[in-house]
Amino acid sequence: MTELVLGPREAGAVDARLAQAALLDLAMEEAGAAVAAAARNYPDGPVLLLAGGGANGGDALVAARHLHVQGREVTVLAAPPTHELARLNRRRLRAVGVSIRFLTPEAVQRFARGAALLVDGLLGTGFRPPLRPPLATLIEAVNAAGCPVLSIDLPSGLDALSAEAPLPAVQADSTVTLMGWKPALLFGTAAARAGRVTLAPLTVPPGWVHEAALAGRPADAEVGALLPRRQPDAHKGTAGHVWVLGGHPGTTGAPAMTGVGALRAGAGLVSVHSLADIPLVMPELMIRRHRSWASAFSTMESQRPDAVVVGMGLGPQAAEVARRVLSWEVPTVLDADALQPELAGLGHASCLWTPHPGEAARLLNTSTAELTRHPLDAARALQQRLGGVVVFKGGPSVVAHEGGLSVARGGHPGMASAGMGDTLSGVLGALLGQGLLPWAAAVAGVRLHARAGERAAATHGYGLSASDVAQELGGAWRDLRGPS
Ligand SMILES: NC(=O)C1=CN([C@@H]2O[C@H](COP(=O)(O)OP(=O)(O)OC[C@H]3O[C@@H](n4cnc5c(N)ncnc54)[C@H](OP(=O)(O)O)[C@@H]3O)[C@@H](O)[C@H]2O)[C@@H](O)CC1
Ligand SMILES: Nc1ncnc2c1ncn2[C@@H]1O[C@H](COP(=O)(O)OP(=O)(O)O)[C@@H](O)[C@H]1O
Repeated sequence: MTELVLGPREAGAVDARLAQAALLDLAMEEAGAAVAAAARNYPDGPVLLLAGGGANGGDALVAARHLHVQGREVTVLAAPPTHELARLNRRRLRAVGVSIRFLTPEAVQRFARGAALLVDGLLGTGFRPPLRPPLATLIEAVNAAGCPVLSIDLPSGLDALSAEAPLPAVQADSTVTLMGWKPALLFGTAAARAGRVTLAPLTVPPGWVHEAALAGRPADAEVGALLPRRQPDAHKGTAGHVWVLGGHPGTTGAPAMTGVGALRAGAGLVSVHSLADIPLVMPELMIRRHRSWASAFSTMESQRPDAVVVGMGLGPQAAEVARRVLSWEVPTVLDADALQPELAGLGHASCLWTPHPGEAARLLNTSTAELTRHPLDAARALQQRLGGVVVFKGGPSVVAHEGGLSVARGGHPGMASAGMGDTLSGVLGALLGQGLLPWAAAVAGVRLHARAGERAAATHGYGLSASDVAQELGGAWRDLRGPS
């Protein structure tokens, strides 16, 4: 018999593969344990676990073992394994005395009848659309099962990177997602398929988390810690003077809404500069009407605000006005009409750009449908094009800066109404004016605005207006920051 002798390079490669396999085994064990723990949130009773052939199915097999050793009745239906660790975890499951049945739609239907919970481990991030027929029938059987469904990593049938939910896809009651938030769990019709999502951070090297799943999703306590804290002897001069530049005959409400948003988010002084008659919706706003932007800028020359918000309802001169404002190099929010392609790259590090999908499509010369299908990619592309910090607005909004992405929590569909973005730009201006860095102002501002929307929706539902949201900003601040 010849003895196999490995040179140092081959031995190194074998060691690296073994280390990788051990890490993946550990990660799958953690994933299965997290799923078993989440299953305990459902009422007692038999659990039906469905395992596909890949590693997502492997997670389900591990979960079945954990539930079984904890004394829970389990039924396991599994496809033939294609992944090495799915194979290994089949053997481990059998070794603790659990039998594995063949996965068919008929078996799903039969065993779901008495189940308290169905665990969906059919397809995870390895799924590549379009769905092949045997899986489509299985997914339809899951959706007809009549018991609660918990999906592993993401509901089977969803493409992890897309906000669209093709049919059929599993409709889950809850999802335990692994390592990081996938775009499908955050946006659009896909997110609606996932139910309540919890994140199980696994012990894996950072490089294993897919780039698209790297977006942060700060909890309210983290956001609250970003909000500025005031000294007891604070006065209006220390709380930031925000200038709002906007309005045009016919679009005079927009800058007024921005001014209100800024006041309600704690700005010490708010001046609204316009060529039009801006409605005095709050007497605390200082309205400055100018004859022309040239004369406005000449009167402004001797002073500088702590932050500027430019663009709301500003009309055809918006790019020119914004260009001038950018030359001041003070913290600036560019919104609405100031979001012009010709300004891309002309900003400075303290610029915050706030496009909604329509404005983003104009900036990137693409379609809104393409951007809303992949909101993380859209936010990243906008940041690369514009520089500074970008808030790509939506339900939910994405904040992008050079170092990463953050997706806001919460908000309410009732916020899809006019003036809501104007209010947000005021909030962002106020936070910049109170000294927050643009990234922190964006992350804190979008969550503050979304939280105010949730509060306003509790009273007004889909009938809520931007003014209702502005009124709730103080309460939202308290919710995030605590009383102080
Ligand atoms: N990465 C990590 O660190 C960790 C990852 N983990 C877990 O791994 C999961 C990813 O596992 P994965 O890559 O094995 O793929 P997975 O989602 O099981 O899908 C493969 C199966 O789907 C099938 N299939 C594919 N397309 C199809 C189609 N169109 N129509 C029908 N079938 C289709 C494909 O069939 P095949 O093409 O081989 O015939 C194969 O059977 C991830 O979501 C997480 O749960 C955790 O364990 C923790 C650590
Ligand atoms: N379904 C939703 N869920 C959460 N927030 C939403 C939703 N719809 C809209 N919003 C928020 O409302 C604002 C709308 O902004 P925008 O479209 O610019 O409004 P406008 O131009 O009327 O001022 C954004 O901040 C967005 O995040």
